Amino acid sequence: MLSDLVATLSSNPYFGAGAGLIGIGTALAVLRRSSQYGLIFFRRQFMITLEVPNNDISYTWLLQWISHQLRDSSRHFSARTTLVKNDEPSSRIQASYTFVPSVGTHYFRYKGKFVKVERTREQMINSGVPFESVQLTAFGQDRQIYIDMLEKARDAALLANEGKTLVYVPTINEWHLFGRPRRKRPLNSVILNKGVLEGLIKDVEHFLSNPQWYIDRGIPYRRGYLLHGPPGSGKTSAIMALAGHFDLSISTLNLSQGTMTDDRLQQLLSNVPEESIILLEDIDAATVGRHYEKEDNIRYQGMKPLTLSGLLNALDGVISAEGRIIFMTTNFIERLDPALIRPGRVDHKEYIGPLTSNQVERMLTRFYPQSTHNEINQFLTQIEQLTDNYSKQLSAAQLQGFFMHNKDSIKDVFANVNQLLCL
Ligand SMILES: Nc1ncnc2c1ncn2[C@@H]1O[C@H](COP(=O)(O)OP(=O)(O)OP(=O)(O)O)[C@@H](O)[C@H]1O
Repeated sequence: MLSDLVATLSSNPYFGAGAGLIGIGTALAVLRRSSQYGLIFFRRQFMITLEVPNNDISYTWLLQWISHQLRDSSRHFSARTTLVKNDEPSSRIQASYTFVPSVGTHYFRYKGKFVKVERTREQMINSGVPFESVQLTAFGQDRQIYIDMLEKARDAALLANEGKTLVYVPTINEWHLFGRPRRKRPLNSVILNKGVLEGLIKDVEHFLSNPQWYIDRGIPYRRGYLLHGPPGSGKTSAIMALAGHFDLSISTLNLSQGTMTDDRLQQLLSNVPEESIILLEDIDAATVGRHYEKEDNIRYQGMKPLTLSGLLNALDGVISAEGRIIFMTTNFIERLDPALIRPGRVDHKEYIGPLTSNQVERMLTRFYPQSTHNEINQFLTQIEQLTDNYSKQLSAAQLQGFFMHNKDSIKDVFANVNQLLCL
């Protein structure tokens, strides 16, 4: 019965052709599938891959190192432009360019092996910040090749950053390098009241060189500083100079901006880059005068903005083996909750106030090294009269601005001194 049916169908020319086509199609599909499995098997057995996402601290270093490896073999790069201004008041903003491998596939040879580089980028729907990663693939099974590359990339970055301060800023829940590394701010370029900067240096030095003291007493190895005082008095500048002096980077968060929530702050403070000072600017804005408004619902995507208890929890969670230094700044210490600045959270408070005559003198001689004794005295008298007449105080930022307007000659300083408090 069945053999009759088979004989009938096979003698039918239409059916025979169809079966042939189906057979070829099936064979091709099997071949394709098995070659895919074969490729996967081959990659798993004989190749080793490494993916580095852009939220990893080595991502930038690695990209730069790869672009160096590709300099002769690839012609497809992306440009990274950064505007750089060093801390000298008179310096101009300059653009600086670096080339990194473009999105796509590249190849280079490393220690006799071919390495495939695949750089990808995906647009994140919520944040607007693209997610990027770079994947390296090489023959072999020894992961040492990647450890080697990462270390080379880090060493090259450290060498390039010698004498510079790195500044990290957050994007969503991760930290990213902000602009190009800046030239270290020299300590003597920050002119504070006598002994203030020296006291801070001594305190940080003592903290960094005595981890055992904290371990022996079971105290979290961290130290909190609060610099408070009017705008433009040098709080941020002092912290930049300290970071440069101790060879630390700065991870900075402005709590008065953006969309900070308890969870986000907790997450950010728990993954601050190593050997970095945490700088929380305008700490008073974190919790003061916050009214939860309708539009906040959209801005914070349904999450509650930062609360005082969220801030305290996040600060208490900041622990690190090599010691964490947290600097907070505010123009309004009176607005801070006592819990925020109690010892353990803030161990060292410093008032950075308006200019004293000693500071004015040091700033004048820094800008006009040729100024005579008489000129210095004359200027100090004029400043005293001006501030008395207008019942105003003078900030270092104001004086710096005034000197920059009159940088060619000290004669201009005396001619225009009445404009000083207008700046
Ligand atoms: N004491 C100072 N010595 C030298 N330069 C200073 C001093 N204070 C301010 N400046 C200059 O003024 C500008 C602003 O200073 P800075 O940002 O450090 O002030 P701040 O106290 O942190 O201000 P704010 O409270 O508004 O954040 C910088 O260009 C800095 O170089």
